[in-house]
Amino acid sequence: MFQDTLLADLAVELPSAVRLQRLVVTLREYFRCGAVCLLQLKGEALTPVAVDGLVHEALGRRFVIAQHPRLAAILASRRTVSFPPDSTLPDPYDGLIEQHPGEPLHVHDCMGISLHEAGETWGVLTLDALCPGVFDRQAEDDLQRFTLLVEAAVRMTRLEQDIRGLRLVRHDSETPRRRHDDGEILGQSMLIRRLLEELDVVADSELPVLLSGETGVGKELFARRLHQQSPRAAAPLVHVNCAALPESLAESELFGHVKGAFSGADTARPGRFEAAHGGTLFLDEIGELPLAIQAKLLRALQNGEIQRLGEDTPRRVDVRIIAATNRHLQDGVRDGHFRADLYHRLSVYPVPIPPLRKRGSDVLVLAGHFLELNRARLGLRSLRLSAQAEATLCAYEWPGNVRELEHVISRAAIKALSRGAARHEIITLEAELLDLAQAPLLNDASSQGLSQRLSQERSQEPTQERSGQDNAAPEQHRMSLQESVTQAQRQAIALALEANRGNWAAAARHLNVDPSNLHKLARRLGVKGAV
Ligand SMILES: Nc1ncnc2c1ncn2[C@@H]1O[C@H](COP(=O)(O)OP(=O)(O)OP(=O)(O)O)[C@@H](O)[C@H]1O
Repeated sequence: MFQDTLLADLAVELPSAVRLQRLVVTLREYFRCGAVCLLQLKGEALTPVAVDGLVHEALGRRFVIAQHPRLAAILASRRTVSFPPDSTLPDPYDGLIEQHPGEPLHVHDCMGISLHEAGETWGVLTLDALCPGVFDRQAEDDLQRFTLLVEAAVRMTRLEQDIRGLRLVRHDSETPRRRHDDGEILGQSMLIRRLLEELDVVADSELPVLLSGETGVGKELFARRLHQQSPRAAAPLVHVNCAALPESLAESELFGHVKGAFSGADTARPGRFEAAHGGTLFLDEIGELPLAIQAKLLRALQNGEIQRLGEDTPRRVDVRIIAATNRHLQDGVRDGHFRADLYHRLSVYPVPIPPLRKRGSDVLVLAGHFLELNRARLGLRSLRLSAQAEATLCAYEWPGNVRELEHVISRAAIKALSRGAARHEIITLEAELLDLAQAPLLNDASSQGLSQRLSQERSQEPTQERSGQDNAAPEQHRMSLQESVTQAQRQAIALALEANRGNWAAAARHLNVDPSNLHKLARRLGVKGAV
């Protein structure tokens, strides 16, 4: 039955994320265990690519092998590696099991196996059972046998990706480009997946790209990705922050100068355009560029030539431009701060980057990433979010986007330590540590409710995002502190009930509250009977 399902899946065309997700769900059913995780080796770390039975934010974690001896042991062997219930090696999923979030994985069975593809180590598959004795000799042998099918599914997804890569470079004889992973863009939402696909197509062209979006949405990260996926990847990517260029120095910074061009110009110096020759020039905060420099930039773009300050002969440069802005450049054009001709030249391919509040549960995936970074940086055993903290993160408006989330998690981790949390215990960040209670939250209509959003995304059904309504500006209103707390409480309860299939006692355990208090609170909030 199990092999039949896997073999049937191998025969049909499926998006890779769906293929691998179905694989882990099928494995979890077969082995009747608490969690299954498929992790891909990327550099020094293992990246979860499909999980079943772990909390959602686990997808954003990156497990550095040197910090996780169980994963290192699995990687080092070609056979099933089992860890007995009394193993003293720390478990990478401590506190991340969906059925018992925040609880240490004390007595449990764990096994895993390394996976190989095209003669190289591809990653690992791990299985955790919450009771000891589930993984017997037979289970170990089964896992060993099934590895061939798992590796075949992995190979299918690799082939599908390669075919996509070949389509992108079909006009020349290059082999598919190597994907770099520094500055990985995290996110599972349809909005981000579609955006990345679009970026990979436009990366291949020579078109100038204008990235726009609120502060902290990741414009620099997207610019780097565009460059890395472009035929210019081996040449430099030169970053210029236009807001930090004083008008008096902007021209020589961009175009260079000859010796003696101005007082202090003791030697000739090439500018950023020449430094980016053959590669990409990333003009960040382009809206801040002084008008006088805009005219010179326009000439450089029109003619493909620049002139060093103090030099008569122009120099040819071969540079692709990516510009970024967190303002509406058209407003600048309207009020005379930005040249219309330059705007049209830069915005040949405009790419709006969605704010974090429109990316559904990506906020949890990103939170997982920042939790793991802080866990490693602070030398902690495990760092995770309480259910209420998750709900609070999902309900918050994020005016500072991903950068703000990064800071919120780092601050909360340090606060937890300063309040006496022990490094060797599982540290659960509660909602109040996130310091968001007084900040604006999305209202119910636009945040949809966390549990509804999570289940929409999991079921792969058309979401609001896909239906295109995401472009409408979310309706927001300022909530009082009391309203914000009430909303976060409602969402936490709904989430806990969903995670525990409507079982109130289990939901109370999940939320770490007394069951009778949970009933009372739910009645007061009007949740009881409504969910
Ligand atoms: N999807 C993402 N995955 C992982 N990290 C992200 C993502 N988006 C943003 N970040 C991180 O968030 C931080 C802010 O991103 P970045 O500096 O690229 O934003 P920005 O849009 O350029 O902001 P600004 O307009 O203020 O310059 C960085 O640390 C970046 O690595």
